Amino acid sequence: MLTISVPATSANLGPGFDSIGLALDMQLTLTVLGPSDQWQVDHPYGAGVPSDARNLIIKTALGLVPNLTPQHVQVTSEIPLARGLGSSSTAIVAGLVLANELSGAPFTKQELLQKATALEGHPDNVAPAILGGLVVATYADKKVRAVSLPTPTWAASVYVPNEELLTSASRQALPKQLAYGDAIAASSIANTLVAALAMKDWTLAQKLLEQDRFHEQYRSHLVPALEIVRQTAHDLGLVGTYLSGAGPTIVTLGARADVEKLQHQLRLNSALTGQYHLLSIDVAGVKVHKS
Ligand SMILES: Nc1ncnc2c1ncn2[C@@H]1O[C@H](COP(=O)(O)OP(=O)(O)O)[C@@H](O)[C@H]1O
Ligand SMILES: N[C@@H](CCOP(=O)(O)O)C(=O)O
Repeated sequence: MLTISVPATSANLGPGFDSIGLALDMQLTLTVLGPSDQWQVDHPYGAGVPSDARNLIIKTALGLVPNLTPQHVQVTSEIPLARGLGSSSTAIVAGLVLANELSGAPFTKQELLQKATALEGHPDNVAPAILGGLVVATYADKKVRAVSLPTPTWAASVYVPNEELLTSASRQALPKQLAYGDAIAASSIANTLVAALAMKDWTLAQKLLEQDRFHEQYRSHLVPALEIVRQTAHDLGLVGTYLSGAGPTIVTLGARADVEKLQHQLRLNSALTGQYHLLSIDVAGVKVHKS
């Protein structure tokens, strides 16, 4: 039996728009049950998500290797759709790895990363989903270059609002251009965040997670909970809150005891009726198990 598991990912980490992402220990697991007349996907997402060859996982697999024998597959996942935890990337990575495994593994991890990024359009979810941990990546000139950084000593407080927000819709809220001075300020903050993460200066990194100038200000009207969570953390003396991916999920990174304290406080707020998770960082990335 073939089993593939892919972690959720939290992209951007504030200023690292479209280029920094962190894998979190919340998994999509795909099990191949065996050959079938037609592709069949048993999944927990309801009628809105196709259960046949139109399913994103299978479409992606067939896009890589068109002549695969149809299979009956089972998908289990705790990763909510369209909430900023990289569900589409988990589906794309699962599909690519499924096709690779069913066809004798002709593709390298780097080739799969290149394909996954081309499909997703940006590397900040697919790169940590494939490689695990904390990854900085660029997709300039359609070539992915990804660098894994040391794994932070953090846990993640994850607050998932009830409302879906498609990444495509959230990207429409972004400006088409940034003034030159603003772009310099925004990239200097992002560069310094990467340096702090590389040097394991977690305290400075936590401050910089909140200094984004690329996207949060344009999306905050779509996610009113961002300011509530951030302010609650500040009231406890904690920094490190950002909009996860395109939102609406809000992540706070910090020492486990601190993010536990934050979640306890957030749960007391009747305005925050969404779901809560306390997650560790996933260091492995996509995993394949054959038995
Ligand atoms: N496991 C899955 N199987 C099929 N389709 C999926 C799966 N996960 C995500 N998708 C598709 O991706 C969409 C969400 O993608 P996106 O808007 O990028 O949000 P997210 O932030 O969760 O990645 C879903 O509405 C669905 O169409
Ligand atoms: N950099 C992208 C990340 C989207 O992540 P997702 O988890 O919301 O799909 C963006 O901010 O648009």
